[in-house]
Amino acid sequence: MDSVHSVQVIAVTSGKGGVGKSTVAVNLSLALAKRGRRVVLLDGDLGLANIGVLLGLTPKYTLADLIDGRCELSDVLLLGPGGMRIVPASSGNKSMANLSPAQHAGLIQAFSDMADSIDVLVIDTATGIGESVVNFAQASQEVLLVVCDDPASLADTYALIKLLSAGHGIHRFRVLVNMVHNSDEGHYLFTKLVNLVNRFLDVSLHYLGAIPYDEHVRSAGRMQRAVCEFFPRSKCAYAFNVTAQKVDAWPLPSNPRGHIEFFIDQLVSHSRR
Ligand SMILES: Nc1ncnc2c1ncn2[C@@H]1O[C@H](COP(=O)(O)OP(=O)(O)OP(=O)(O)O)[C@@H](O)[C@H]1O
Repeated sequence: MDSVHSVQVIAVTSGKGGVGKSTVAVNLSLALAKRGRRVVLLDGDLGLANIGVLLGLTPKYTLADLIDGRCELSDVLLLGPGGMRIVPASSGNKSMANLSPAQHAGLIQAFSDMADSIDVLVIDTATGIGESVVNFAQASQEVLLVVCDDPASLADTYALIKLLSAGHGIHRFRVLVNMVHNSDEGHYLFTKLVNLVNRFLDVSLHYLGAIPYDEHVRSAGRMQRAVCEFFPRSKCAYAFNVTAQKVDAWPLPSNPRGHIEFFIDQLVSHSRR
């Protein structure tokens, strides 16, 4: 473990599909990049190649090619808007469970070599309570839950929190409410979630904020662009900038948990269990 540079690792996840998890991962990354952070966005949505589609990028290589030694990390990285870099992981981290010691070491070394050029690693995980979501959440410093005003979203978020806390020792979560129609809705929904969770689970939830429902997100999506890039003056882009400002103020871990090698190491070992 060579690097001493701390990297903020944020797993963006959600209990239910369609709540805007990938939209949040992409636009939060872009808003952080615009603030001068060196951001890498890892597409952890197994098999879907979500980020590439959202941003109209066609990856030549994925993380699987790196693991199998077919390319270098620099070949895998795609340059996205605002200078952020993207790691497409379309064939999934399933193969991480079966890495040989040499592949394991090679992966850590590959990320370690570029650790000094990353400030924030954002992971767009899969949706729900799958194994890969648990692995990414366990290896990250921050778990950001995206929820929206839909009973199924709240119920599935509760199930995810229960799984991650009771089964995997994660007790702190950040919550971002997406697609709100007024400024009170975010707080209202967050309070609802807190009331639900506090009755049965020993966790702390922290309100990060709310992103308004905004047709610009869909218009940008149809053009395979991020709303913060294509409509930088939209209310949604404004909300992402405010959110990024708050994320920027989160404390950086100074212990080994803050090192990128630690993240990869944790990811690989959790995947093996
Ligand atoms: N704030 C918003 N306002 C309006 N539309 C939004 C907003 N956020 C996301 N959307 C739209 O909702 C849809 C689902 O978004 P997205 O693909 O980001 O969700 P997801 O949770 O990642 O879904 P999945 O789990 O299926 O990958 C997309 O059409 C997207 O454009």
